[in-house]
Amino acid sequence: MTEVRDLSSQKAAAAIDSSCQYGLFASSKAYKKGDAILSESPLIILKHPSEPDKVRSQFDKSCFAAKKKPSNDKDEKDDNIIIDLTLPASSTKDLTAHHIKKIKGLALAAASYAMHRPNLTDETKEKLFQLYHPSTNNQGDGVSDEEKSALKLVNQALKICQQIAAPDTSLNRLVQDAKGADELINLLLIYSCNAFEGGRIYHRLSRANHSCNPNAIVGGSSSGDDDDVSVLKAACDIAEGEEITISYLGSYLYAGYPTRQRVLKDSKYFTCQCDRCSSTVHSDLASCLPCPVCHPRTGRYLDEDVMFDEGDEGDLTVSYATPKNGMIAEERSIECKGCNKITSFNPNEQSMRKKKEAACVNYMNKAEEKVYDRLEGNDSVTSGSDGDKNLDVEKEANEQFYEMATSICGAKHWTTHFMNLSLIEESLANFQSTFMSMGQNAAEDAETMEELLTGIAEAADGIERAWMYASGLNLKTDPSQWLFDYTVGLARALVSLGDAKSQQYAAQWISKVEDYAEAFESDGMQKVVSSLKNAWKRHTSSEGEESDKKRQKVD
Ligand SMILES: C[S@@+](CC[C@H](N)C(=O)[O-])C[C@H]1O[C@@H](n2cnc3c(N)ncnc32)[C@H](O)[C@@H]1O
Repeated sequence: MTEVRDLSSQKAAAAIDSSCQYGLFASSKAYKKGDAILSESPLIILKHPSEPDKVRSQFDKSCFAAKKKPSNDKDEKDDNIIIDLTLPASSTKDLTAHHIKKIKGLALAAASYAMHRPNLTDETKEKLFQLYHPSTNNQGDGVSDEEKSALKLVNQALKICQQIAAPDTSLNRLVQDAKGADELINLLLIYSCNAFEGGRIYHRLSRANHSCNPNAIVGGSSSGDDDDVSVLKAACDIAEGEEITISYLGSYLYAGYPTRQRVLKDSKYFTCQCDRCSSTVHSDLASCLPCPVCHPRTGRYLDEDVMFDEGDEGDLTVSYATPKNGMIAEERSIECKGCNKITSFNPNEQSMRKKKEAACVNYMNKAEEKVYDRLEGNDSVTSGSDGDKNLDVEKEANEQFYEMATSICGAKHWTTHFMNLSLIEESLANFQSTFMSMGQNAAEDAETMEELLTGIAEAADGIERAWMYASGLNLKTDPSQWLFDYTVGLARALVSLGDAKSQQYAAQWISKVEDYAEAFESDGMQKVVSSLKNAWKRHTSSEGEESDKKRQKVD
């Protein structure tokens, strides 16, 4: 899967033999954490023309013809075209909702390509079609099941495009022609395996392999002036000749093995073979759970102390068990260093104790799947028609999933931290509007302020735990990559409380992400970080007194 290529040589990077599966960059020199390795603009952006009016109308006309539904909705331009796109019922009757969503995404990428195609230079096209993609003509033994499913989806998308492309549009001309259809199939496979966020495909960045312990990060340009320039930066010191890898997982980089594999199979059509996944020597630290053998659980549930405490401090001694890497969820055995026992899920276990242990492993696996489905919106939580009610239903569901994760998997398992962070995100998002709405009624304000302060304290506690969890995974990337937004959000809330003590506390939080911001965030974000850090220094006596008074009402 890897090929060592000299990044400093344009010639080497361009001289690519399209018959082999290229690996990725290996550095031709050593890099220090934060060094820029490569900056690149995309070859093409297969946009989903959701927002910008102009692109969207161009897109409608050039591909599906403008068949706008009559609407009085002034926000219609913000509708997502993926949702609007109607596929013929006959072609989707055997497909799941998930596959329909994927096929719509492919149909839109096809339409976007058809629209851009006349303006692409031969050189751009050549570079684009050199990128790795599963072969279309050899679907035999050498091809993985994931790649076969990618090809199947792409073929389904092509057939659907042939049915829905409006006459005399660029998409229709492309799909009705045999050569054009072949070109599109290859393009969609390339898109499936190589596109970054927003449908951006790069000549060189798209060749970076994935690792669940990557040594590089792709971000925007530091000035933030050019949205389309992406920069590959060293996430840690990288030795000369080392392969440069990135993560395709987003925040799921911090999830356990089965979930990471599921995301990669589903979104990028491969089984990950990185060191973190294939090593059976190391344990899956993202899935530590109190040992089902030596922890006195009641059935599948944990007692409260273990649910919410780390277990390393004070009187509470809990042995944690960790699953081995490189096993699918149902086959994972978990090992406890405390009692030296190995537990696995075996539905045929006879003894009561073994049955109980097996149930724990089984419940942990199920909890992982359920949390992933909740986070991805694939679960059965239904929303009513009333907007506020929907939010309440969502919030309640998130709270229930958080309870489930803490009580089944415990304080050191990824599911607990992910669910807690989604509750924290919601509470920080509501903070500003609630805070601003105060000032009408003193008694109500006091109550609201108390709730806000409790919310902030809970958020600080949850984010602190997530930091401990992420640091404990010992990945090469800084945990700030995952926790930056939460940490900045918390600091913002603390600063808006206005009193010097809260602002000083905000500065302590910000110091956790300061180095990361300097190395990886845009100039604009660095300014935000430094102003949050220095807010308490600017705290003038008059502003301070006022806010201190506001707080004193509840203290
Ligand atoms: C964007 S391309 C990366 C470059 C590609 N390896 C090449 O040869 O040009 C993504 C494809 O690389 C392969 N790949 C990347 N990371 C991998 C990993 N950790 N384990 C297995 N295959 C991987 C998969 O075939 C995946 O579909």
